[in-house]
This record gives sequence, structure tokens and C-alpha cells, in this order.
Amino acid sequence: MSFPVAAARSPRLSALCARSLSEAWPGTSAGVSVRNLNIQTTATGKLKSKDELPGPSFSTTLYWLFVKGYAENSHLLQGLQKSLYGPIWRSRFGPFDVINVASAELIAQVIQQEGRYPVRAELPHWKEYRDLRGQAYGLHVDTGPEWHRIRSALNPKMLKQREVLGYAPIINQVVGDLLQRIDSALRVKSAVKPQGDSMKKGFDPFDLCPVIYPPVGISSILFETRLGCLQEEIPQQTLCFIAAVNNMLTLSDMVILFPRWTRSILPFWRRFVQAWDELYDIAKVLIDRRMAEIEAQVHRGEPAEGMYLTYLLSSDKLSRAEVYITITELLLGGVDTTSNTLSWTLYHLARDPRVQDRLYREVNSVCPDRRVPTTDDLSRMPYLKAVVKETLRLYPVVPGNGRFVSENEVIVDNYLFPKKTLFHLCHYTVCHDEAQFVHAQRFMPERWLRAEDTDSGCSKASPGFYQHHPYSFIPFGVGVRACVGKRVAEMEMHFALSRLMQHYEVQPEDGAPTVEPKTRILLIPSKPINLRFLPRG
Ligand code: HEM
Repeated sequence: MSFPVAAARSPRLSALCARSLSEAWPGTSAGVSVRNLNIQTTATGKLKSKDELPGPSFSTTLYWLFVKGYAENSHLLQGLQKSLYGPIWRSRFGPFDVINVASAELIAQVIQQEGRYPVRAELPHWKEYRDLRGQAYGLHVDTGPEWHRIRSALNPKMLKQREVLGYAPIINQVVGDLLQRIDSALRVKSAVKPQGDSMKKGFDPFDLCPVIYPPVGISSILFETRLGCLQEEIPQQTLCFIAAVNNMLTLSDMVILFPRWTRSILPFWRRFVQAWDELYDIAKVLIDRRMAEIEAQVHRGEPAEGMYLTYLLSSDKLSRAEVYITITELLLGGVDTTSNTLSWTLYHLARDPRVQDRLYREVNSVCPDRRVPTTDDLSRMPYLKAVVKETLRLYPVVPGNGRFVSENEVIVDNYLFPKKTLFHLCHYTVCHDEAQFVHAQRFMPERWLRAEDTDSGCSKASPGFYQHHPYSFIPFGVGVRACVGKRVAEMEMHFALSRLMQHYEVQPEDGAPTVEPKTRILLIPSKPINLRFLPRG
């Protein structure tokens, strides 16, 4: 992932570990723009205690969340609280005592001190479920060297560019099915129109989100089988799986908020366990089925060829129990994320014909006559990548991330925090910070390009149009704990978007309302995004 630093320097995000920050952010020689990152210098004065931090009382937080409606808009609460308390504040809520940081510099300071085995947040209720069922802990529950061992087994086939390129054919096949699915949805809609109706095929708006919502591409890579998400009749098992993912994620938040003694009265824990059981059981059936196929192949003297699952099952790096839970967790990470990002992208393209036209022209010039793009072709589509980046900036799927620093004390902004402090990294606010991004509320993919753009209608004369602090845009996280699915997700979105552009022009439905995001763990559309898909001639 590159940054549009004006002087044509584009450091890679992966290189942005704390130690290399000044190299990675050219122009920020130590002690100048990295002033706040150098904790040695901030530590020279007297350090303050976290008790001196400003922040809302418990009752104020309750009021904001449940009376003012920020429970579904916690991304906006970040900005409100920043305006009241500054870029660092403390909030207490139920069992949580959280230090919120809402500037790129302070986020960088936290990440810089996250330790060798970073933890996002403790998930005691997930651990309790695993103990209850005697399952392996997995990526989200395991900590320290155990987490690192699992992560090291996953990384090579997920994060190495060379390996990920191998998934291109299956992703393209899935995208082909997606196009067919849209086409048949349009045909059904036009078929029910009365004769002579002026509305033509493709003119009836519909919400693409449910079509692309299911974990289409990633499931093919992980399970090495199609789950039938793109069939007109989605198989029952797949519907169950999708519902279980939703339930588990929603209930996870509820379970952690209420004390244990409420479990016999409130339904949350019981339903949470049920959702996990369903998820795990379906994943286990699919994995066992694939394992039986591999064993049969080996028995026949054939090489066991496959993708991710075959690699994990045959690598001996993880136990079978760990493979069950790891594949389930990978799928959890891959579901809402790419589909929501793609939906937001289309939402903006539909509203901005100039951007859509420029994107179409780029795709068409690299792949004329609807030739299916290859990964090489994608590398020659900078505007396509800029469009996806700009979408992730406006709608970071993970609007706030966490770091639970348990190994060491941490100094941030001259405050000293003891071990076991939970930090909330307010990415949404930082991505919308006018000081980092000129016209921060506008959808302007050009800001990610290095070349001068002539028709964006915005002032590139403003210093900083292309420049921003590297930690002001980290939609996939950063460092060793960053998203393991980043490369696959990007490839999936780039293929899907380029091919959608080849086949359809998207337009908003008549009188379409503005769609705002809401938070349901992830940042998702608050209402359906209904679009018209007009087949291109
Ligand atoms: C638009 C797409 C996606 C976005 C924006 C995204 C974003 C993120 C972010 C912000 C994190 C936390 C990183 C950190 O704590 O520093 C994360 C973690 C994770 N993501 Fe993604 N993700 C996406 C797609 C995917 C996909 C497709 C997969 C499945 C292969 C996936 C699997 C995971 C997993 C397993 C983790 C936890 C890693 C760990 O704890 O070691 N993500 N993702």
C-alpha cells in the first residue's frame, strides 16, 4: 500500500513499524514532524498520570450512547469527544477503562509501544466459550508467543504477494458469478414489468449489498469449495452460517457489557454460545470434508493440491483443532469488510459520474473489449486503487481499533500509563481530520494519485493535498498485528470493481437519500444502498 507523498516517495505501510517511522515518512526527520513520536523527549519532563486526563463520567457516556443515540454512531462520538476533551481522553464504561487517542501522532505513539505480541482487546467471553467447548483458542484469544505461532503459520500464504497472486483465478471466477448474479437479478426485475413499460432492463434499482454481502471470494480460498452464496437459491447451510456470523458479532458486544450473574436472566450468553456452535460446526463439517478428499488423493498417490486449507492441513504447523477455529476466524474477518467497502465505493461512483467515467476509461484502456483483467492489468490501474483507498478513508470498516498493552508501561502525550492499559485508536476521526486531508468530507480519489489531476475541481495548490501523516490512514491496521487478509481483500475488491465497471454503469435510484454510516462493530450503511445497474453497450 503506497502513500501519495508529494515528492513521489511512496513508503509501504508494512514498513511502518515504529523503528522505521522516520525513514518511512520522508520529510519527517527525527525531532521535527516526528516530534510526538519520540517518547524519549516527551519523557524528560514530569509525566502526568491518567487520573489527570479529561473525559466523560459514566453517566454522561450512558446519556450519549443511549439517549442521544451514539450507540449506533460511535464513530461520530469519537469526533464529539475530541472536540470537547482534545486528542486524548479517558472514558469509563461498565468494565472498561479506556484511553482514547484521536490524532495520527498519538496513534503512532501507542503503536510504537505495543510490544512484541500486540493485543487488540481482551476477549474473555470468547475464551470462556472455547473453554466451555474444549476448543483451541485461535488467533483472537491466544496471546503472546502462542498467538505469534498461529499468526506465523497464516502469514506466508496470505501476505506474501507471490502467494496471493495464486488466488487470482478463483477470485476472478467468483467475480464472474457475481456479474451473472446481477444480470439474472436484472432479468427477473425486467420480466415482471408490464409490456410497454418504459423502464428497461437494468433500470430498476436494487441493493447490491445483500448480493455481495456473503463471504464469497474468501470462502472459496479458505474452504476450497463454493458455499453457493451467489446462487439464486442460497443453500440453507450457507444462510445459517451468515446468520450465525451476524448473531455472534452482535451478541459479543452485549455479553461483555452485562455482568455474569445476568446470564441466567438475559438471553445474550445462551444465544452467543449457540451462534458460535453453529459457526464452528459448519466450518468443521466443511474442513473435515476437504480433509477426507485430501486423504483420498494422497491414498491414490496424487499430490494434494489446493489452496489455503490444503496448505494449513498439510503443513503440520497447526493442530486440526486450531485449523477449525482459525479458518472460522479468518472467515469472520473477511465477511462484512470487503462487501461493505465495495458497496460504499459504488454508492459514491453512482453519485459522481465524473469519477465513475474516469474509472471506466482507465479500466477500458487497460483491458479493452471487456477482457478479464489480470493482476498485471490491475497494477496499471492507479485510479482504481485510489478509488478504493478513498472509500476506505471515508468509511474505514474498522472505525476504531484497540490496543491492550499488557507487557509494558506506556507513555503517550506525556502521560504515563501502567501495564494493562486499553487504548482506543480513533481511526474514523483521524481519517476525517481536515488537518490531514484537504476537503476531508469529500470523495476525492485524486488525492491518492501522484500525477497532477486536471479535472477534480479542487485546489491542489493547497499544501498537504497529497500529504498526510502515515498513521492517519491505516484501514488495515499496522505492524505485526495488522490485517492478515489485506492483500486478498484488496485483490478481491480491485477485481470486482474493475469488472463491474466493464459491464455496468451505476446510478442512484431516483430521489435516493443520502446514506450515512452506522457502527455495528464495523462501519456499515445505515440503510440499503439502492443502485441502478445499466448494462454498458
Ligand atoms: C476491506 C477489507 C478489510 C479491512 C478494511 C480489514 C481491516 C482490518 C483491521 C483494521 C484489522 C485490525 C488490525 C490491527 O489490529 O492492527 C484486521 C484484522 C484482521 N483481519 Fe481484516 N480487514 C479486511 C479484510 C479481511 C479479510 C478478507 C480477511 C480474511 C482473510 C481478514 C481477516 C482478518 C483477521 C483474521 C484479523 C485479525 C488478525 C490478528 O489478530 O492477528 N480481514 N482487519
